[in-house]
Amino acid sequence: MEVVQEVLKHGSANSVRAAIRADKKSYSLAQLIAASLDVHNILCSKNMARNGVQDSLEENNGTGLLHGARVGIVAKPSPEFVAGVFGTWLSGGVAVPLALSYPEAELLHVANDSDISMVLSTKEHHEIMKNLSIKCSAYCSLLPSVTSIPSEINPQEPSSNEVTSSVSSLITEINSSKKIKGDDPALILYTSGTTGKPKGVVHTHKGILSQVQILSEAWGYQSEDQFLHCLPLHHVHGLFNALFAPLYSGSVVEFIPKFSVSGIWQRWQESYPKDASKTDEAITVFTGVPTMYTRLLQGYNNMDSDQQSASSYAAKQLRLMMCGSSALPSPLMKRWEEVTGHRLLERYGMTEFVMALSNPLNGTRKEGTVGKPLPRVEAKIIMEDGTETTTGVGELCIRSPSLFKEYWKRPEVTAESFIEGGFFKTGDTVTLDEEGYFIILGRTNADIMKVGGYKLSALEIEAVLLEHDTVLECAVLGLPDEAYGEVICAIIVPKEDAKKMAEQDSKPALTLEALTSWSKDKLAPYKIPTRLYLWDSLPRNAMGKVNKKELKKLLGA
Ligand SMILES: Nc1ncnc2c1ncn2[C@@H]1O[C@H](COP(=O)(O)OP(=O)(O)OP(=O)(O)O)[C@@H](O)[C@H]1O
Repeated sequence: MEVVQEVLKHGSANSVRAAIRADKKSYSLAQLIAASLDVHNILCSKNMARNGVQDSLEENNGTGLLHGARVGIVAKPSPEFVAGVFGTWLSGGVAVPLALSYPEAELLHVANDSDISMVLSTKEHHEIMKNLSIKCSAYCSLLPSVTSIPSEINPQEPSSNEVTSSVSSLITEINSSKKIKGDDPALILYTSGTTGKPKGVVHTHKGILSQVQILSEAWGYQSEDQFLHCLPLHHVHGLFNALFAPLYSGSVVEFIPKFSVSGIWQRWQESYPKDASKTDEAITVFTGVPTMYTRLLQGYNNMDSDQQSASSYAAKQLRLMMCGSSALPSPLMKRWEEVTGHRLLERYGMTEFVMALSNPLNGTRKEGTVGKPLPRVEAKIIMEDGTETTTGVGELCIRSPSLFKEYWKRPEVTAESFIEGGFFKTGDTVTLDEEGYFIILGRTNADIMKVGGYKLSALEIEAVLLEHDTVLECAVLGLPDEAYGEVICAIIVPKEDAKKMAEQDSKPALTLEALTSWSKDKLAPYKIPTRLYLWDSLPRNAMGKVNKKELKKLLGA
């Protein structure tokens, strides 16, 4: 709620300025707020309660609030999506962003698991969502379109002052009646399911506010910033780092419909033409996952030298470039810095607490690390025997004002996920370097391999293999073995030129023998992969992550 309130404040101060850009149109904060009010009216209308099939909506009882009813939101990254979330919050509902990429079975799992009462969707998804709503006994409505900033003022439209004051009085009324409390659920996000069936992670209004404040403070988000946004909105990276926190800080968010290598380079070049001018709509911040930076570099390699120099020049002008969601390989970080001058700011986060550790905005950004705890976040490492360590290896545990409230309808799992003092067990194995920077060794149950008595980090081995000239991408995992417990298997995607050369010579791009001999002075003998697969690509989810549990099943079979 406070995020909406803050957006409202920025909106009142500067109602005509764009807050969001999408599909070559601009949307002001006032327009966003007006659309949120429309969503609120849809959700809380009596008509809606009468037509609605769910108790929670009927319990509305004329209070104008949904009392925590779950509202599924289905829209591509757009102002309509934002208005859907804000309108749900203004109505006392809990927003559940639904992934556009999910197959129906997974959508149904999320919709049923979260007991969705209502689905709000844009036109392009409405037919599918109507069918889904019937199956999960929910009501379905269209998200109202948000009007864009017109070239001329339309007298029919309510003035921005009228709209902001309507929302302002609604918020004052809600606040004074204490109908929505900070501890109330506001958002349910589903985990990607790389470690089990997707679970609903419940975030509260208070937790969301804390997180956006932490990020704005740590990374210096400001109203002059303009974010280029190309991430999905059902994960914390796209939702908090690149949308809620920027809007809270009064920044502009420009959505590009789909990640496109040429689109991104072009957008940076348009922002900063080489004649040293800068457009009003110049992008200043970019945040992405490692695979995006890999692809952007591939695109860069394919440019002619003029294009390369224009691209490098433009990228250098941005204020900040960040990376996370999975490990950023050192060669990628180094090459990106050579090309753009940006030392990527790597940070670590998770659905359950959003962001917790980060390399600094000002200060040394150390490769292979995810930095230190963000403001007001506490982190400790707990070893297998339950004791804390500052020098050894163990499970990362996090306490933060942005910690989730619970796993939806899973009280036992929630209880098991915390240790004394309210620290959340991340399931990630970590250690500290000599300066207290955290190093992520990987998911304990997917990236930590047990090979002949050694516990090995797949991420550490991947980082080394990525230095090989032939290797474009790789995933290392442990496969069951009678003698050793597990053996190290590397799946490697060779670089295009290496593949072409190998095809010409009718040879594989890389052999296990060649990899072993190359690895000898880089890895201890027990860390060298003993199985090798050459693939054309790695299967990745919407956040660019490889599901190693699935890969193990596939290769084990
Ligand atoms: N900078 C980073 N370096 C290495 N790993 C990271 C980094 N940032 C995030 N991660 C990984 O991503 C995980 C959090 O992602 P998310 O919450 O989407 O969970 P998931 O593992 O993908 O899915 P699930 O919770 O369903 O298993 C972290 O626990 C960590 O393993």
